[in-house]
Amino acid sequence: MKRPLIINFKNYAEVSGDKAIKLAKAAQAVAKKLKVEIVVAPPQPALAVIAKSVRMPVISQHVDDEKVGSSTGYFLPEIAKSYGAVGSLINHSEHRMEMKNIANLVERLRSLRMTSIVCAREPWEVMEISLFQPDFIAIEPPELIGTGRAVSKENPAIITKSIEAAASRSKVICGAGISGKDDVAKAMELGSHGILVASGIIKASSWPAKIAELAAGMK
Ligand SMILES: O=C[C@H](O)COP(=O)(O)O
Repeated sequence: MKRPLIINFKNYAEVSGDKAIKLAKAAQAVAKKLKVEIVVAPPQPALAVIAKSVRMPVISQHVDDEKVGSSTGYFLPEIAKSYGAVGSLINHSEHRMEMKNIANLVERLRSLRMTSIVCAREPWEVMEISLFQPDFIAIEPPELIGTGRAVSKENPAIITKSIEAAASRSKVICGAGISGKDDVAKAMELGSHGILVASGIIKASSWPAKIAELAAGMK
């Protein structure tokens, strides 16, 4: 993964059932047409079917730092990989973890050759997390998530400060409120290595059109 546009489906009703496959296929078509690296993070129960339905990177929205074997209900990197996931988000603002679990999971994903994308709320967290050297750190101010007010415009300094805090140990991407081409372009201009987006796409009236719009901003 180099400069990904990551679409997190979260658990929005709009992507329940087969609609998740429809969204993944729309993303795949845009990725192919515009030659942009689009990555999808479907709801956990749809991960396997989506990994089988598309030829694009599919990642998990979360993994747990629990053992392979008797760990009922947890979702593990090893099992996610066996279903076709090539990486995982960790510590999303809506699914926070302890630092020690983040450290273990980054190492575990590394040893499985899976991409780790760890979310952070503040530049100081970016600094702490970067010491574990995940592939990516996604800076997301929680107050902007799902608002349609883009981090790149509302708080550009949090992106530049996070890039500085990561000190090249990890690539920094950003998300929260991204919903237009300009929001993406501004983030990339500020030095972001990619975008993490959910509602701006999921809630759009046309998925293909909105994905194409945001993908165009990556160029
Ligand atoms: O994982 C995605 C982020 O939380 C951003 O969500 P949003 O695009 O709905 O603001």
